[in-house]
Amino acid sequence: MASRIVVLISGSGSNLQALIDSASTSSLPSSRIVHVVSNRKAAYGLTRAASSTPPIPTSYHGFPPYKTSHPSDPRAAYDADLAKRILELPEDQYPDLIVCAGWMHILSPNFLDPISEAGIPIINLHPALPGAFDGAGAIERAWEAFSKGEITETGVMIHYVIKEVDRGEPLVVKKVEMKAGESVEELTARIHDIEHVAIVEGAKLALEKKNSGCL
Ligand SMILES: Nc1nc2c(c(=O)[nH]1)N[C@@H](CN(C=O)c1ccc(C(=O)N[C@@H](CCC(=O)O)C(=O)O)cc1)CN2
Ligand SMILES: NCC(=O)N[C@@H]1O[C@H](COP(=O)([O-])[O-])[C@@H](O)[C@H]1O
Repeated sequence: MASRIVVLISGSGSNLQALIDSASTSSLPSSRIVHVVSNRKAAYGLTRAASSTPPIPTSYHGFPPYKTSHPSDPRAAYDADLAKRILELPEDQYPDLIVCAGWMHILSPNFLDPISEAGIPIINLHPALPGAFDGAGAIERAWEAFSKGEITETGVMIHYVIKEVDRGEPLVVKKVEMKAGESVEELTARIHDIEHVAIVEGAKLALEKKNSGCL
């Protein structure tokens, strides 16, 4: 039985595409991308999923309505509903693994706890080394730090998702050399290429660990 992967996205979905292209190959054996959730309606990753063969089911789970429907704690309500949406997927879309692939939303315990209780690991792609540049804009911040002589390298990691943002146990860490005179766009392009390899390696490792009982 193929392992089922649900992918959370917010943007272009190039990392999602890497997962789609690798599923059920030797890079990511016996796996299927079974559902894609985006928090942004215009995310091109939704198009990538719908254009796949066969099409991958998608959901749009937007945050703005929660600011009015749950003004006291919109994030808690949003996250609880996101967990419910995933845990209530039909059997053939129910995840063995959740991958955050450019998912630009901090997940609260209202999401993390029910998913953990269901025994579903969550991993995240982060374009930095462990403990460096946590949060959004990591590539740009690393480029700035290099330009000030504060660092000589950056990286890409795939890590388990815990409450503390980008502080979960790393699964894959790839160092990226920084080059004098390189633009932030050039560095970003190099990092994106590395991300596309790392995210497939990370998904494969996470599934291997889960299936061997080492979640
Ligand atoms: N609880 C966790 N949630 C998330 C993690 C994590 O490790 N633990 N990883 C992030 C991914 N991420 C960096 O890798 C990241 C993404 C977004 C943000 C952020 O500040 N988001 C803002 C909204 C920004 C926007 O909408 O443009 C927010 O959520 O308020 C930080 C880190 C995924 N979530
Ligand atoms: N904190 C997480 C983070 O910053 N992720 C960034 O989002 C992009 C998503 O690209 P994609 O939508 O083309 O996969 C990734 O390239 C990654 O650098």
